[in-house]
This record gives sequence, structure tokens and C-alpha cells, in this order.
Amino acid sequence: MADIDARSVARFVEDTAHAAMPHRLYTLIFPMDRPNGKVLLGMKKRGFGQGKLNGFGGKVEPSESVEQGAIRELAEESGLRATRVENCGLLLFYFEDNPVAMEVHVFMAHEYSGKPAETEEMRPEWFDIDNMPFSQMWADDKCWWPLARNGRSFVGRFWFKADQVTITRQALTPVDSLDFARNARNIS
Ligand SMILES: Nc1ncnc2c1[nH]c(=O)n2[C@H]1C[C@H](O)[C@@H](COP(=O)(O)OP(=O)(O)OP(=O)(O)O)O1
Repeated sequence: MADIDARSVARFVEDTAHAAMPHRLYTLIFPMDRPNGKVLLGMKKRGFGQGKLNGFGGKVEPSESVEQGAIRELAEESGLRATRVENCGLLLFYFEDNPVAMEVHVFMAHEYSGKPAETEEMRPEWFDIDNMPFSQMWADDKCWWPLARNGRSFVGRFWFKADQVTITRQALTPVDSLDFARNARNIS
């Protein structure tokens, strides 16, 4: 699974090559119900990733932190208001037909209020954390979900073909801390 060590992944995110590379910031947040072993996913009804089950999230606005963006997107897409979140992963996606990389900051929501409600963008549904519907999710999710599910922080890089299904190369590693990702910003 992991083909490079944690420091080299961290260095990649920090180094000048990545810093100079066009990339856009996104969030991805998973409301967890640990006592019942459940996670809330949403069926994406429109736009990028339509027809896939995923966590909630989207583009980070210039005026907000990635954490604020994750909480906002969760509220907009599911109706839940997160009150305790944890940054658990960083995913970098490259597509062969797009020069702009996606830098996705992954969160777990451990405490939240409200009831999940269908929105224009997402249809929420609870799933068993040990029986995830990977065949309906992005192809990378089955690689890193076991780390997230077990409370490990991780950094992953995935190179996709234009079909948005086929992964041609990947690197995934657990990390002790995601502090190095705190200064994330959009590069255009
Ligand atoms: N490969 C993969 N695995 C897991 N999750 C994702 C991917 N690729 C992705 O894009 N994602 C996630 C990251 C984000 O949470 C969404 C994509 O955000 P998007 O819906 O395009 O952003 P919004 O800001 O909500 O979009 P609009 O409102 O402009 O439609 O998927």
C-alpha cells in the first residue's frame, strides 16, 4: 500500500514543487456515530462525482479555514451542524486531463446537532463503518478508509485517468500529525 515514507509525503506537500503547482483546496467530512458503528454518507445528486456515495464537502472559500469550510459544507449538504471535528487526512488527487490538482482535507465530525436531511446536492444515508459501499464510492476510498475508521491520520496521493475511475499510481501512508498541512491555500 504505502510506497513512500510519511516524511517524504509531508515534504511533498511543503516543498516548492507542490507549492508552485496549481491546486485547489477542498474538504471532505464524515459524520460518525461510533456507538452504533455508523457513518453518514451522501449520494451526490449533481456535479463532480455525481452518482457516487461520499462524505460531505466541497471547495474552500478564500475567507475561511479548511475546518470552517468543512463545517459549512456539512451544514449546506446534510443539515447537520458539527460542534466537534477532527482533521484526519490529506488527499492529493491528480487527473491526467487536468493540470490543477485537488487538495482534499478530510475530517471526522464526532459531535453534531440536527437531523440529516436531503438537499439539492446530497441524499444522506447511514452506513456500517465496517461494511462500506465501496463499489459506489470513489476508487481511492477503500484504500484510506481503514486508516480513518481506526482513528489514524493519513496522507495519500492518487493519480486518476480522465475516466475518474482508474487509478494509475498511488501513495498512501499513516502520519503522526497533519500540522504540516495547516497552511493550506489555493494556488492558481
Ligand atoms: N477521489 C475522491 N475521493 C474522495 N473524495 C473525493 C474525491 N474526489 C473528490 O472531489 N472528492 C470530494 C472532495 C469534495 O468533498 C467533493 C467535490 O467537491 P464539489 O462538490 O465539486 O465542490 P462544491 O463546492 O460543493 O461544488 P459546487 O457547489 O460548485 O457544485 O468530492
